[in-house]
Amino acid sequence: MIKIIKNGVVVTAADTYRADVCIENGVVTQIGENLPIVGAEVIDAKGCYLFPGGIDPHTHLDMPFGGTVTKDNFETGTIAAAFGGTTTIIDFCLTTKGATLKSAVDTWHAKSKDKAVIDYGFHLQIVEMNNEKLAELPKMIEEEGITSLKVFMAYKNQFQADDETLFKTLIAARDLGALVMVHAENGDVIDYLVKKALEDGNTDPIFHALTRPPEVEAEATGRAATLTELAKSQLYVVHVSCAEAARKIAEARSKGIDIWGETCPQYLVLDQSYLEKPNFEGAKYVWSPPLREKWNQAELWNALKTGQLQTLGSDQCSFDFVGQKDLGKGDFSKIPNGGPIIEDRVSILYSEGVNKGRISINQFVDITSTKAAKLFGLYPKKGTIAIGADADIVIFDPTVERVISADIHHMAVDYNAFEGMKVTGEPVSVLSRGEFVIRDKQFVGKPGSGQFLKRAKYGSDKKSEHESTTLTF
Ligand SMILES: NC(=O)NCCC(=O)O
Ligand SMILES: [Zn+2]
Ligand SMILES: [Zn+2]
Repeated sequence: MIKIIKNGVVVTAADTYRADVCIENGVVTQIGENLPIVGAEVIDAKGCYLFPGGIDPHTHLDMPFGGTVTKDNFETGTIAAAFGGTTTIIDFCLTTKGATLKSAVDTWHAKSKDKAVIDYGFHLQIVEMNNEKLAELPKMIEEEGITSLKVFMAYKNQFQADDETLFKTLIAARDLGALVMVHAENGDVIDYLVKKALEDGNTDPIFHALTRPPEVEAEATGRAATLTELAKSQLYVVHVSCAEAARKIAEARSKGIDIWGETCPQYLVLDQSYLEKPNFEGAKYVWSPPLREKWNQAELWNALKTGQLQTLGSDQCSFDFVGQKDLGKGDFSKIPNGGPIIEDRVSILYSEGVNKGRISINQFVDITSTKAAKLFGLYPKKGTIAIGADADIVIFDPTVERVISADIHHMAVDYNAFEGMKVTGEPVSVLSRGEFVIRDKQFVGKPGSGQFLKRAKYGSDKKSEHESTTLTF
């Protein structure tokens, strides 16, 4: 059945214009004024924007971590994402030393099979880079379509990889066309500071932040950038939390290093004081890197505005307050790190960013969708509204006011880190490849309808842009 969305305002990373959008067989086939509606299902988007579906490049669904497993899985997590205007996620596939990369990928396929309601891809964690892993990598990238590799520089004795592994990964990625992602914090220094704090009897959640100061993030960010320069490779720094780290990225970019930075809603609107909430409530705000002093927020917003940071991930990694976060009562280092954000990522950026004049509406689309599509090999199928693109479309009412609350959210956890925050602007309906997942704020999707996305190699968006604009002679 042909669908035509009428009366909406199409917004892409480049343009804002009034047009009808016609969808056939899951893709956009026409965009224009007064498209003929004969035989089509007409969807009225009066008063609404049409955004390309959000792309969340950073989620952890059904992930074992910190002695427990994240509460949201590929079903609850993707339903919540869809309510929030996200139509694609890229989740982190964890690997272990000694086991094949393929076995890890198979595990993540099993977790997501028949569950996701929106499309999804995987990034592949690298914990060691030896001959076996090197031999397997081309297959992962070329056949499995997993074109981004993740290295943790922190979480000592758990996920942390050493610099040799990072460097070898950067070289392999350069040669194979993958993008290396880093969690940039100095895990060795953090390990020392954590042990020292606990020895001194400092066990409350606030010490999570105090034992991971901005310097350890900035140092690791700078180190990763330097190794990227040496390897002539490409790097994406996840969850940039503070001014010092953002400045390291800006500095590296000014030197011509191929480096990109992602921040997350929590770093833009919450601050370190939340970790001091009484009755162990501070545990709800334990992320790594931690929330920072409030002044950092203005610098992060400015970095988004000026393009020094380019994307917004949710870093969805949800744990119940009761029964999971409380594993760290009496020892902050045992609080599972992470929070529930997948649902509110897009609305928070719109409300705090566009409505407050910090970024333009086109920058908002770029940051929540287009740039991630380009960096992670999904563009132009995803990340824009254009003829031939997947009809992943969010019908967004910019006037609706909503108060974020665990009472009404769709994530599986028992709290919301943004509880009580007022946002203006909300997705009303969301289509994934032309089918409604959310219709008039009701879930109408189907678990299993989300497709696994084999992604193109790093840089393929630049090639296609180049090819289409080059005069051959
Ligand atoms: N960020 C966080 O605290 N939890 C998720 C795992 C990670 O991204 O480091
Ligand atoms: Zn991380
Ligand atoms: Zn993460």
